[in-house]
Amino acid sequence: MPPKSFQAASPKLAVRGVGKRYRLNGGKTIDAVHDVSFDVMEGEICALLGPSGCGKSTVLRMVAGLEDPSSGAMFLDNAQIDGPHKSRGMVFQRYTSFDWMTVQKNVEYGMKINGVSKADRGAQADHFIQMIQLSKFKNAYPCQLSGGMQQRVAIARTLANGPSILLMDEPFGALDAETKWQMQELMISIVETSKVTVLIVTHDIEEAIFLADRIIFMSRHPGTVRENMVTEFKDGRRFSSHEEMIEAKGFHEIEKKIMHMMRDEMRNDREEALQEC
Ligand SMILES: Nc1ncnc2c1ncn2[C@@H]1O[C@H](COP(=O)(O)OP(=O)(O)OP(=O)(O)O)[C@@H](O)[C@H]1O
Repeated sequence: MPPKSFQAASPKLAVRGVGKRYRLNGGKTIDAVHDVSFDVMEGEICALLGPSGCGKSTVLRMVAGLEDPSSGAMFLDNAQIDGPHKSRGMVFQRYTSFDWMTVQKNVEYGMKINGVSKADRGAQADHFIQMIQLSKFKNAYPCQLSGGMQQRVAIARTLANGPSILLMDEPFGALDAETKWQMQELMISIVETSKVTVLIVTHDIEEAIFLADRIIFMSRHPGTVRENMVTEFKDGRRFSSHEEMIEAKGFHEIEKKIMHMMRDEMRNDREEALQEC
């Protein structure tokens, strides 16, 4: 958990009144998100959670600078976000490593492009490969690794570029349940070691509660912030295992609260669909 002194400071990421309107074929428009505002503090893990189509990925893509907001603005370290930049590292659901490069070369790649010397990038890569617990596989190619291991390489590659914030779009969505737990637990240890700030998109309630210090729950049509929740039941710590979280006082209450909000959103959706019929 980030130290309390950081929490009072200005936010690492500030999202202010952001909206996104897409233009569809035939001139129609769709408001994907509307008036989204939230802060992420330095060292925090913040989860964007909500039903399918509420605009989580749209918000993340705008923070990444891959899309421009139609209204509002976003600031990282007080500087307005305007297009992609290496200060914002992105990890996607599908594995994005280069198949023709070893794990080591994959992790070194961004540093090489940025002109880091061979010796320095070797040492840095070793550090990050150790962090993702793949030292034994540093000379392997991605196709020789499991899905979870490939995703770990993607995380190391991104962190090796020294981002100010790590953006993750359902990074564990394609993994089986057991690997997903392992990855989430490893993610906690990576954040504790690297101190990186994280904004992660998920629709998995348990994942959001396990990983996040702050959960931004979004509602649909158009997507907006329904609730900004600090996971207070964690009492200033992060859990190292799911079992530890499930046994913690307050876990079931927050889980139930979020489940109700999810059901509520789904009900609203069904009612809207019926009205349209
Ligand atoms: N490029 C686009 N053009 C038109 N509409 C889009 C585009 N991208 C997203 N949308 C629409 O914006 C809304 C939000 O989409 P988005 O993918 O951000 O939601 P999400 O919450 O991440 O969904 P999921 O959990 O299913 O991935 C949806 O209605 C979607 O159809």
